[in-house]
Amino acid sequence: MNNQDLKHLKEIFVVTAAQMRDVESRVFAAGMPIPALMEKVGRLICDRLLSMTLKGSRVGILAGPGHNGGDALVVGRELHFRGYNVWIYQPFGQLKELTNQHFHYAQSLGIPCFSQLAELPDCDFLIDGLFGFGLEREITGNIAEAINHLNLWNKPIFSIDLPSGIHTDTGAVLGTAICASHTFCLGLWKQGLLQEQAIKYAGKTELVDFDIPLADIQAVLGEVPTIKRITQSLVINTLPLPLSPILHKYKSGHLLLICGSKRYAGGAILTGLGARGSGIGMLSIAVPESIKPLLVSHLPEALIIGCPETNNGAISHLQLPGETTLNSFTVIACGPGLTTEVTPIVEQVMKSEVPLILDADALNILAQLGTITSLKNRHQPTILTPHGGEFHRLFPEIDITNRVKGVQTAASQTGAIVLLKGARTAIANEQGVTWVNSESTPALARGGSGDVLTGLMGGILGQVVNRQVNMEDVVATAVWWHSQAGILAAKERTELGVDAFTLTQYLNRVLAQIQTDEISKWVELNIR
Ligand SMILES: NC(=O)C1=CN([C@@H]2O[C@H](COP(=O)(O)OP(=O)(O)OC[C@H]3O[C@@H](n4cnc5c(N)ncnc54)[C@H](O)[C@@H]3O)[C@@H](O)[C@H]2O)[C@H](O)CC1
Ligand SMILES: [K+]
Repeated sequence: MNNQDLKHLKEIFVVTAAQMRDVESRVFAAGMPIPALMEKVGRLICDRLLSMTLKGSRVGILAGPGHNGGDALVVGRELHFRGYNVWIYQPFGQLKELTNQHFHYAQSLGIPCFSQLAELPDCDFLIDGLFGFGLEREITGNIAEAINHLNLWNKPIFSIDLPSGIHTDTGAVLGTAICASHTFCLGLWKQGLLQEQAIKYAGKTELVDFDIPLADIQAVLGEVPTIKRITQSLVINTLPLPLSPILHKYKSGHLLLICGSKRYAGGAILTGLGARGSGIGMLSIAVPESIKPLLVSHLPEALIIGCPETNNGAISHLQLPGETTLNSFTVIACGPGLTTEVTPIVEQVMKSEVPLILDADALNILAQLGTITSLKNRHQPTILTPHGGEFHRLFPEIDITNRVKGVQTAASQTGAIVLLKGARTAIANEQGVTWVNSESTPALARGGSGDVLTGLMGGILGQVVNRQVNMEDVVATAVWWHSQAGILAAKERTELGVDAFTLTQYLNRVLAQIQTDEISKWVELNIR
């Protein structure tokens, strides 16, 4: 594996504090000296800082008692040698030995050190090395006060490894926490940084790779890690590209969407447009008869199936054309805009023998039915895509403070692939294998964006279902594609310019943006 591939692979792994300690112990046991590693990490951070356009030359180093503090002191020393005005705030009576050595050396160089925050001069930016993955209890007393005070300074704060105060595994705030503008996560992604509660503290996050051997990572996390961060390199082989040169439209999947009502016609259009963005070969959309003309005008390429409707304009029962049955389709996605009147339809699709995505109202109906564990009886995969509220209705007893644990529990109870939508969408399968999406945008927190995801996911699934792919990888691919479209649209149009319809127009642009070398890699891997 070349260096670039190894770097990409490392972006996928996610660790807890205990796992990071195990990985680190292996590296040290193999002979890497601890001081050498600290020096290396400190210099990598320093180089990264120097590569950024930093405003001002007055730097405050916040040094804690452990090795996170040691890292910060190395960064401070290096910035001092590069002409920055460095000041150190170090309020602890006792330091770990190595950290203590760096502290004394910094003092010997004439770098001013202060134990009281009030003495620390005004700085242009701060380096936070108070606590890393060794934080084990709530921060209290003068340290908590100092953190609260520093947060009010409104200066850029660069946190080393984690924002001090954030729990490495759960992302919870232990007492109080630094509000970083940027976090340099060291070596491997810490689970806490991928939890929603940490987002507003971590700022922009990036991984600083310090060359941990892959064998040590895999010895602790396994060859295929249980928790994976969704990255482009993880999903690239699941995208429906390249198309086979001898493709026939019926070989490219036939997706059935069951969605919409007179009241929520827009949901059906957006789901259809999401599916269109996936490039699916054949698309059928079952809607109430009265909104069929509307759907035809938006999606002329789709086969719109007008169904008998209730007095309120919801589908009363499915009326598929000719000999067609639910099992004639490659995939079914059911839910957006249906209303909660369509209980028999949800019961019917659950009995189908094809992969099934249940979203929105289909989830609410499932919650009302109280038969969620019956999903285990399905012979084909089921994917549930709730947001927080729908998740709570489906699984009232599962706590999602730790969202990773929450989806894992839900998936193991139902046998379904559960996708919990949010700023850090988490996906788990029955075996507990979990994906977290860490690149997203608040621009997607907008009505209709979920409908687009459902259509897109159905469309991808329809095309790749016959390939040797894991269903869960397909779900992760849809989430990645959807959020990348949101990011791209927000970049060009601001976060306010990403309505759900606009989002559908950016789906294809995400693919077009992927580097040419990646495309040639697909070709290599996908010629079949
Ligand atoms: N992972 C690696 O390979 C590398 C890690 N480095 C850095 O080291 C830290 C982890 O260092 P460690 O010394 O284990 O922990 P911390 O620096 O986070 O601090 C532990 C220190 O703090 C005390 N403590 C814990 N909680 C509290 C509290 N609430 N209040 C006061 N004091 C507290 C605890 O007793 C310890 O003394 C990692 O994050 C990296 O930044 C490397 O340098 C490079 C390799
Ligand atoms: K820190």
